[in-house]
Amino acid sequence: MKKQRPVNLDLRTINQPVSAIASILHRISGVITFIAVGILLWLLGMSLSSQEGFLQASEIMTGFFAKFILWGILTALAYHLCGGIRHVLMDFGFLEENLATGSASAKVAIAIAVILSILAGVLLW
Ligand code: HEM
Repeated sequence: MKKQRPVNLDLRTINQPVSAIASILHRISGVITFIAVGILLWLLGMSLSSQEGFLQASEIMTGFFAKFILWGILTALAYHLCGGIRHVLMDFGFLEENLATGSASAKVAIAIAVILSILAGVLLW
């Protein structure tokens, strides 16, 4: 066996196809959504604890940093939902499993998520 085989494990130098980027984003957005569940439940618990708790939760959510975090959560959720629906459509055979359809559906999922993210920003600010 050749000792010096062409091996390239440096992901930064590999030109990733859009479907690979969509897949990585789906995993990242899933992890962010998972962490977000904890943050949102904590906030919900505080807001339901008492009148003071509700005012405290409202006060927290008026800050720019808190709104930015919430915007990030909504963006991750929007992408995870779009990517998830793409996966479900592929799994049920509604989308062909070839390179052209995979690339096109990945672009559509990313584009819809970007639009939803902008809408979330408009809603928050
Ligand atoms: C609280 C809400 C959710 C959380 C925390 C969550 C989290 C995750 C995580 C961590 C993964 C694993 C990603 C990976 O290993 O690559 C995943 C996969 C997946 N999620 Fe979600 N998810 C949520 C909601 C949803 C929703 C609403 C959909 C509906 C469209 C969805 C569809 C999927 C699909 C289809 C996969 C599998 C993707 C694959 O096969 O690579 N998820 N989710």
